[in-house]
Amino acid sequence: MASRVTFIGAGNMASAIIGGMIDNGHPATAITATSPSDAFLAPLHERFGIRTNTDNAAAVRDADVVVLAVKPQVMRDVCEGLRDTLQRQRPLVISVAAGLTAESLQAWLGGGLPLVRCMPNTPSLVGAGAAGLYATPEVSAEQRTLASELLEAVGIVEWVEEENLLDAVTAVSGSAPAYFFLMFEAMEEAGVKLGLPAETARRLAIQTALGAARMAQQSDLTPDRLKRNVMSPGGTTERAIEHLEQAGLRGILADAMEACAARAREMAEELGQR
Ligand SMILES: NC(=O)C1=CN([C@@H]2O[C@H](COP(=O)(O)OP(=O)(O)OC[C@H]3O[C@@H](n4cnc5c(N)ncnc54)[C@H](O)[C@@H]3O)[C@@H](O)[C@H]2O)C=CC1
Ligand SMILES: O=C(O)[C@@H]1CCC=N1
Repeated sequence: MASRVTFIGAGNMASAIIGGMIDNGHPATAITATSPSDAFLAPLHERFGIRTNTDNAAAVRDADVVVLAVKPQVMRDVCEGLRDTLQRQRPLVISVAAGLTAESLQAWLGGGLPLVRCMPNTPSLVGAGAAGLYATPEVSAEQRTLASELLEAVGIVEWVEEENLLDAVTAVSGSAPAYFFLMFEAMEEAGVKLGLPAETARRLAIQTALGAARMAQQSDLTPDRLKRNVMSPGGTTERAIEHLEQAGLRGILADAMEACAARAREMAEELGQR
């Protein structure tokens, strides 16, 4: 029987994972999502046919897995509201919140629960997610497998054995879809400046990113080799790449990713156990 999964929070990240799970064959009746307002829940029920509930504690009562998918700022209240039910029920708890440490989450939940911290990303919606997972010592081998299966239904999974590496995962994949969306915007704008209709530039840029990602995934060649295969000596690509390197693209990305990870650490301190 499919595991019963309850999502606390029905926003961008929860709906991306739910959409991916449904596409992958997880029965809609085994998925519940909660939110204080029906405004978030009605579209999810209509789109996916899942169960919905505005009462968090009632929604976790028969769950095998509870995914905490609310904003970090409201996580403490949500956990404290679920504490008694979860301590009785003892399902596998998966938090997808950026920053918040297992120590804080366990303190708010009453301690000792099997808890996985997960950093997913929104391409889970189309089955192309990338998630980093960290298990606390309370998580059994079976529950680790259950967490892997749940996230593998919507993309790839990488386990990290040190919790603080999840901040690096946030920089490399959790936040990273937004870096690529920014690239699409910028390439479309530049394509328009070069004379293309906006729609044409957008479609070409997005398809090219998809093609490059698929090639990099399927090829034995390194990204550097694949890049060089596009660069004819004295040609157009060489000129563009020289420009990107001289303008410091690598350093800009490294700084942005360091800022991303630093913000995750900062959020853990701002919002953590008090
Ligand atoms: N959006 C993204 O790309 C990613 C988000 N995350 C994490 O996912 C979590 C959720 O982020 P988003 O989905 O983007 O936020 P969102 O704002 O789209 O969704 C949050 C949801 O929580 C609900 N909510 C608020 N208070 C609640 C309560 N007391 N009980 C139940 N539900 C409540 C809201 O109604 C909403 O449905 C955050 O902790 C974030 O760090 C992690 C990876 C990627
Ligand atoms: O921006 C954020 O804080 C969340 C976490 C990773 C992606 N979105």
